[in-house]
Amino acid sequence: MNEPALITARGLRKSFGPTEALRGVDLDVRRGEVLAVMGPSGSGKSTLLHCLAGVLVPDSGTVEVAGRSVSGLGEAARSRLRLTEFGFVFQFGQLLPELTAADNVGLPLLLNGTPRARARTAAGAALARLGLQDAGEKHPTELSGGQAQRVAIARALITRPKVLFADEPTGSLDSLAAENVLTAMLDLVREDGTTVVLITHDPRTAAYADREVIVRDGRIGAVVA
Ligand SMILES: Nc1ncnc2c1ncn2[C@@H]1O[C@H](COP(=O)(O)OP(=O)(O)OP(=O)(O)O)[C@@H](O)[C@H]1O
Repeated sequence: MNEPALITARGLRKSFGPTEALRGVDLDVRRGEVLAVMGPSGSGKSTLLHCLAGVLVPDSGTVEVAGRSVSGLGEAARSRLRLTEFGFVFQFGQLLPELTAADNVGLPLLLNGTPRARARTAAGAALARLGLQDAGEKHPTELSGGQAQRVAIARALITRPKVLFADEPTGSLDSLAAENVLTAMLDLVREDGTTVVLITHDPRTAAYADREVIVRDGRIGAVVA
């Protein structure tokens, strides 16, 4: 018998004013799967990711993660869920410039109530897993683009989230740096068994995923196994 999906979305619809960003999306994401979400600009990829991750509430339809409703929760409970169960990586501007790399990485643990010393030790270990053991005391402006994305990945994974939501995580990097950062990220998530929803425009990035879905006009247009 098939294992139930970790993420189950049914009938998702979301409009912004007159714009129908999602027009009835059904999607299952299996536990431990790396799913690439592709599709043209404006097709609804980020809106889908935000609905799956409890950042946005769909106008109708449901999202469940591990059998628990996400779409039915209030703002405070969704915020808590995002902090404890999910990790996020975006294309740009996600590190706090006034904090060192190590403090950026340890921040989710501090917000979870972890004591400062333990958060610092964990941040050092998380940076080391991404080959950044010497960068902990640097500030974001002192890091290359690829290093900054690795720091963001370390921060997203430090809570050992069930799901990593990544929106064009290597979209700001040149192709060599992008490939290095992507493979480093995927090595870690595969080691930890983390489920990944990865938005990308780049077919070479999508080729690293276990499966691809294509979003067109707010619907899932094609599934490539
Ligand atoms: N907060 C918002 N307010 C108004 N319109 C929005 C908002 N967010 C998204 N949209 C609109 O919804 C549609 C889908 O946007 P979305 O960002 O989900 O697409 P996308 O596929 O992720 O695009 P891109 O690849 O360019 O990031 C677009 O027409 C967009 O302009």
